[in-house]
Amino acid sequence: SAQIRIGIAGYGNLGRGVESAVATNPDMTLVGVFTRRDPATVTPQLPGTRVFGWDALAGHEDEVDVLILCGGSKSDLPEQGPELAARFNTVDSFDTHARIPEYHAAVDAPARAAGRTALISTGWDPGLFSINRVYGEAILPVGETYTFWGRGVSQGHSDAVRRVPGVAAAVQYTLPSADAIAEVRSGTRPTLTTRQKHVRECFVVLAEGADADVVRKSIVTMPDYFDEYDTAVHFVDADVLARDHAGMPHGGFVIRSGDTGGGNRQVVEYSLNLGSNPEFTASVLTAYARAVHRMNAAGQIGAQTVYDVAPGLLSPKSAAQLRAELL
Ligand SMILES: NC(=O)C1=CN([C@@H]2O[C@H](COP(=O)(O)OP(=O)(O)OC[C@H]3O[C@@H](n4cnc5c(N)ncnc54)[C@H](OP(=O)(O)O)[C@@H]3O)[C@@H](O)[C@H]2O)C=CC1
Ligand SMILES: N[C@@H](C[C@H]1CC(C(=O)O)=NO1)C(=O)O
Repeated sequence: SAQIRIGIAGYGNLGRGVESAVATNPDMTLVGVFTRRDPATVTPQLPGTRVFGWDALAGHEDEVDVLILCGGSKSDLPEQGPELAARFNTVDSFDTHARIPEYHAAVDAPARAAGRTALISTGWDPGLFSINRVYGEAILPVGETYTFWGRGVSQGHSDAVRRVPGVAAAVQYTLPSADAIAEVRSGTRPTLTTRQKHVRECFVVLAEGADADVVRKSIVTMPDYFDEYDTAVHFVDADVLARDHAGMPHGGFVIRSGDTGGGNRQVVEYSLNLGSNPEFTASVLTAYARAVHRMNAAGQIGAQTVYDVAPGLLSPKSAAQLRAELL
């Protein structure tokens, strides 16, 4: 069957990850990257990748089967998601958890009106971790669910810090509490507050003339990102950030600890160990682009979440092949 034609909207860590992920999927082809910057200043990582300006999106509606939105959740996607869902089938990784219901509604109306399919908030959290939380709670209704991340680089939090006035560059690490993890693993099913589970650590390069105290306060009080955590902010020079904080490893796990009807303790765990958070997330987005292409052809339009996607739709294998693998 014809290849799935992919577009990339926004060319940062995630956009570069999708560029390489599409190349590893033989049923897909990359139409190009669309950036808000001057395309002449943006060098693609793969030879042959075409780079267009944002305005070129208009006119590509019939060239792109699925547009993968790689903008930042803090301030790009709230604007780009609804705008682009009116014109393309889209996939995004919107991860400002507290605002997902509002974002779903904002994307659903334009997508539905245009007969398009918009899969929001996929990746790993939200995304694969969300799916495993639902599996755990549905299968073990009597129990507790715990999610831990890191130690690693949160791209959403790093993007959010980069948007703070006075910040020239930044990286945010998430560190899980070893004590909290030990308690959960001991099976005591503790009640833990957000603050008890993780701390956050930022490395920030100040912009010329910026006030460090003002920047630090903007970060640590930021709603939906930092205000519920203990957060450390370290100011470093640009060369130190580039030397010591260029990697983007991450990972974590979801645990469901519960009791079945006969009183037996059951523990379900799903974990990730990521050498590159953006490349992994991009691989998830790309697999979901295959599902969105199929869902739209089947008339499943409007905003969708990972809970609405049958797992088989992610696979390049036919339903018959998948059935054969079940045996
Ligand atoms: N659900 C999940 O599990 C996950 C979700 N995410 C989400 O992905 C989002 C994007 O992450 P990430 O790709 O790391 O963000 P980046 O900061 O790398 O990119 C965000 C946007 O910034 C612009 N940009 C990138 N590089 C530059 C540059 N050098 N100069 C100017 N502008 C630039 C790009 O837009 P343009 O090309 O138009 O200029 C890009 O789309 C995060 O905000 C997070 O919310 C990430 C990981 C996991
Ligand atoms: N959305 C996260 C993916 C995971 C990582 C995370 C965190 O460290 O707070 N929360 O969810 C990201 O942008 O990296």
